[in-house]
Amino acid sequence: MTAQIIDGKAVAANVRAEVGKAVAERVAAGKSRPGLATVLVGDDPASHVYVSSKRKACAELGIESFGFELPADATQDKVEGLVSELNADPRVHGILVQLPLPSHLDEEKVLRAISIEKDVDGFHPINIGRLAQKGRDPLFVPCTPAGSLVLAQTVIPKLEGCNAVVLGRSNIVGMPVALLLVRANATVTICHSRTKDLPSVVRQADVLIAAVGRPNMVKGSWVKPGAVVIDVGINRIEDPTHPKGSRLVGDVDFEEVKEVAGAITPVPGGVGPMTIAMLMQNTLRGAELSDK
Ligand SMILES: Nc1nc(=O)c2c([nH]1)NC[C@@H]1CN(c3ccc(C(=O)N[C@@H](CCC(=O)O)C(=O)O)cc3)C=[N+]21
Repeated sequence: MTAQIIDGKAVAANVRAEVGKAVAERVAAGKSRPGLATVLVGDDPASHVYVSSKRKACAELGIESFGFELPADATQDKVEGLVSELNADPRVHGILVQLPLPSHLDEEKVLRAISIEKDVDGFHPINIGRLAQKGRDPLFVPCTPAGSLVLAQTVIPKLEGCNAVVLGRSNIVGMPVALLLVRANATVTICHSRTKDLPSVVRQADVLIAAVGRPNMVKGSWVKPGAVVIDVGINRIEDPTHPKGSRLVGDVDFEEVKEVAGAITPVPGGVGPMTIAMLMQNTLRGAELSDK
């Protein structure tokens, strides 16, 4: 039996349609049009592609977008100065500083400079701190983790009591997705490069979130039959048989795992489109927060 393929594009399209409708309604009611500012430092080609697809999504939904590009050698003061201006700009309800930043910049300090009311990535230490605490709520939840949970919940609406395994402990995916799973009352195991007997730990998962950035790492023999597998990896690998000479693969060996899992997200067309949809939802939320 082969797994159900979770269609991230379709789920994302539904979220986007809802956001677009809410944007039109609020503008018709005389409220502010939501606005997203993107800040890109340096000239990483992949980052350019991501930022432009975010701005394209904004345009489709009636969200204003403001793009800022700084040179790769921009100083800490320059980046923080731009963030301060955006904090003060009433047309901007969300600020996204594309990561990773060039290594000479202090990432935590830049993220801390973003007003928490405009932190649509949810990476401000206060928003992350609240995510980690019982009885507290962040103003924004990080987009890729939130989108990963939405996709898992299309198959298992109530994650309560299930065994969730997170492969990876990054600030932008592994750790926040683990915190979200705990908040959903799952029993959560976080695995990483020092985990002993990784395959046997991964095999405990009813829900597996793979976010390590290693192409095709998770094999069919690692997966419990019927598990829900969410593949967050976006890895470009060389493939001479492909027109571009390369193609995208996830952290999961899709061909093997689809024969074992109950449901699986593809790459591309899984978590990636959801990340952008959740960013649109967060930007709408930023505008709503500014109404009060
Ligand atoms: N502050 C910040 N916030 C982010 O959310 C953020 C970031 N920095 N840095 C980089 C990562 C990466 N990321 C992706 C978003 C969409 C796709 C996406 O839509 N992928 C398509 C394929 C795109 C393609 O074909 O290249 C898919 O999976 O179907 C991928 C990756 C957001 N990130």
